[in-house]
Amino acid sequence: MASQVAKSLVKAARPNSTVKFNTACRALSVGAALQQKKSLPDRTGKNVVLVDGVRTPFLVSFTDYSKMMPHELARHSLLGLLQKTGIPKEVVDYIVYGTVIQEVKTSNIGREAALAAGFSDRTPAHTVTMACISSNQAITTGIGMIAAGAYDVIVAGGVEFMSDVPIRHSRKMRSLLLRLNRAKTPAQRLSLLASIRPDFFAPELPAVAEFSSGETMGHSADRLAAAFGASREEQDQYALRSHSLAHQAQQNGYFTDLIPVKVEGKDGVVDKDNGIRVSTPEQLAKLRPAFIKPHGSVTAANASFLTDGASACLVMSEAKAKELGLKPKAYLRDFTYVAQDPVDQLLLGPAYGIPKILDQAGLKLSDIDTWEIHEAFAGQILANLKALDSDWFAQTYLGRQSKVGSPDLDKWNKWGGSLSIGHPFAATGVRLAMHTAHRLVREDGQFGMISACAAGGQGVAMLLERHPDAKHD
Ligand SMILES: CC(=O)SCCNC(=O)CCNC(=O)[C@H](O)C(C)(C)COP(=O)(O)OP(=O)(O)OC[C@H]1O[C@@H](n2cnc3c(N)ncnc32)[C@H](O)[C@@H]1OP(=O)(O)O
Repeated sequence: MASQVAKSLVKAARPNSTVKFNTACRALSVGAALQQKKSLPDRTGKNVVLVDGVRTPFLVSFTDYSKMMPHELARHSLLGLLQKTGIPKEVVDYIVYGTVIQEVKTSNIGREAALAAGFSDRTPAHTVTMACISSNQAITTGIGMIAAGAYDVIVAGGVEFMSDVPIRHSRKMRSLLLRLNRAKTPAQRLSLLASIRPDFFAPELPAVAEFSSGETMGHSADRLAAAFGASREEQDQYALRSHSLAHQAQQNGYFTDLIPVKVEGKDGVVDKDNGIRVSTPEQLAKLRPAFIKPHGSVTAANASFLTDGASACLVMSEAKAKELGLKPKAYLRDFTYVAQDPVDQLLLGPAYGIPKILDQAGLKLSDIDTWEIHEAFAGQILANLKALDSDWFAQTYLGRQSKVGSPDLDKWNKWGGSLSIGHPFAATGVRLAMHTAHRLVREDGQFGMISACAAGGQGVAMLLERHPDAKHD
């Protein structure tokens, strides 16, 4: 079955679907001001708005944040948000926060971060997890709470901290230690200790892997790229595009969602993402495959890297924003989640989510002014683009008569993406939302599309609409 699907995907990728990236690094100037389209209807009865959002700089794991704890990083994002928006803590009704790899001591990290940031102990907070779309889930949970009339003001965010992840004892050792804890006599303890064997000491190292298939994300991305005929050269070109655009955006000062972080024991503050690295095609071509050796095409440079970072945003009803004198950046108009085969289509969330949300909102590809699509791997992005541009894929998997087509790449991840900026799993969703909102202002656009794939074979698509009060930071 699996190989049948893979064969089908190869077929889907063939006809006229080679994606050209040679225009990738064109000047960022936008043409004439976009014509205003009809506004999207409010689905919630509350006109939910994204007031603003922040993120800590995204750092390559094991660099400057490595001695911190994840809730401390999350705390910075909450404090940064309060400072940027100027709202008092008491105005926040509820905090929803995402994380993927949990620090066991702070499993409800939203609550721990809120307490550490000095929020009242009367402000409830919970933690959500949905792999790489966890902070999208935090935002949409907030939208649901506002729509239900339960709360007016929500903080949504996410944190990921790959510099320190739980490493477990082996199952045998865990079982022994738990039984040791319950032993009632010295003799029972001695007998348990005597049963220890060398293999008990082998630790269970964590892997960024899919539970149902046992495959790492990188391995799966490599298979997906092969199935869709995305060549190594195309992947490297896409990665270079991502790093080049992120570098330009960084130089131009567009990352106004960044808040500085003071790290104990370090001089100065961390105020920049540190994974952006513009290389050359020749250097990229030299790298060895990182996952499927020796013939795979995913390398360290065309994969997103392990990242530490946190983000937070302020979501509320438009009426509440007006009451508080805030100028929102965007309306959170629509969203959808999708789920598909976690083995052969693990990272195809956007190929499912984008057509679905366009149909749901009655929009066409050409209505979208900014695309912010999570880049897990260059090969995964190319596979999604090829799937979107395939009639066969649309008919076989989406139940549509025809493809939605190929998005305008001049509007696609123009400030780089997760490949270059970094991907702290649960913090990325808010980064996508803020880059969308900020790009809509800078590029004079109206509708922004966000989409991301996630472990578990799931995905999200969200539509933002620029708010009339939105201004440059
Ligand atoms: C839904 C989802 O989002 S799924 C995605 C989830 N995320 C993941 O699965 C994370 C995937 N990434 C990873 O696991 C890791 O980053 C890996 C395995 C790909 C690479 O890890 P490492 O081997 O530790 O990477 P490292 O930084 O050492 O780079 C390896 C080499 O590539 C080189 N390199 C890395 N990036 C670049 C670049 N942009 N340009 C040129 N060279 C580069 C490094 O310099 C290094 O070279 P060296 O060996 O000569 O020193």
